[in-house]
Amino acid sequence: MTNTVLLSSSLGLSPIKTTLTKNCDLGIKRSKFCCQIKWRNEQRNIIRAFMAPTRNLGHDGFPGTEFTESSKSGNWSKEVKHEDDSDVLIECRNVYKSFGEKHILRGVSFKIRHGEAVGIIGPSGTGKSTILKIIAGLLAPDRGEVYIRGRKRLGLVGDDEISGLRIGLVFQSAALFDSLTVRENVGFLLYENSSMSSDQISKLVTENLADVGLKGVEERLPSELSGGMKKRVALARSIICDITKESIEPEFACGSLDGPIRY
Ligand SMILES: Nc1ncnc2c1ncn2[C@@H]1O[C@H](COP(=O)(O)OP(=O)(O)OP(=O)(O)O)[C@@H](O)[C@H]1O
Repeated sequence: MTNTVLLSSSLGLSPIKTTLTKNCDLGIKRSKFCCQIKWRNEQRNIIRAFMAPTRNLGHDGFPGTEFTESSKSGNWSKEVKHEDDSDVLIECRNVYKSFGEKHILRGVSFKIRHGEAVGIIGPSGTGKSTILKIIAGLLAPDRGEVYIRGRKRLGLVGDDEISGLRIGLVFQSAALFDSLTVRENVGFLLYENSSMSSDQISKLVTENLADVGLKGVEERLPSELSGGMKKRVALARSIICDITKESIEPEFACGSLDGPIRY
């Protein structure tokens, strides 16, 4: 089961609906102040959003993104006051990241709780993917910390090693292996690192593809798919661990095959 959903999206010229459905291939509806994600027949509101300022990071002198929290009135759920932090899955605490002279993130702090669907929203280049990569352990922050279920993340280590929480990423570019079929792409982790039979993996691959709305494409190569289909395949690959966690060798279970995101 998907516990928490974290999405990143550019705002601006493209409406959220377009950007998110293109990037994530989740069924997303947007009304004036409300985003919804339909995921495995479960309808969820994006209940909180972290907004980056509407300035272009590529310009010199940009001071870096802090991601202020937006909880607009209207259909956005009001922020609930939490009595304790026992349900916090992910916490970014005062995270800084620069690439050379470019200061991308400047003191980003937020908490994501169990069951939440959270959007990270901002113009292109403001560091949305960067913070997601830091959360997933693909990048190290220059300063600050990321905590997964209360335990500090120290670089790229297996999810099981720090928390047992699996983090799946779907990159914007899908990042499929061009020479492998859809079946081999989706089942990659299992073919390489599990004790499951080919038939079992094949069945799981078909089920996961059906979950993202794809049928009968198992033997196709990525070059034979549309852009949206590639994203769905990447999503299927990132969620296959959901139902197979007992079958994967722990040292290979970091799960981040690919960037928006599902936790
Ligand atoms: N590895 C890197 N080396 C140098 N610069 C980088 C690197 N990764 C990201 N950047 C720069 O950091 C800035 C933020 O990039 P990031 O991908 O996080 O933006 P984003 O908000 O996700 O953008 P988009 O909405 O266009 O995907 C950009 O200016 C980008 O060029």
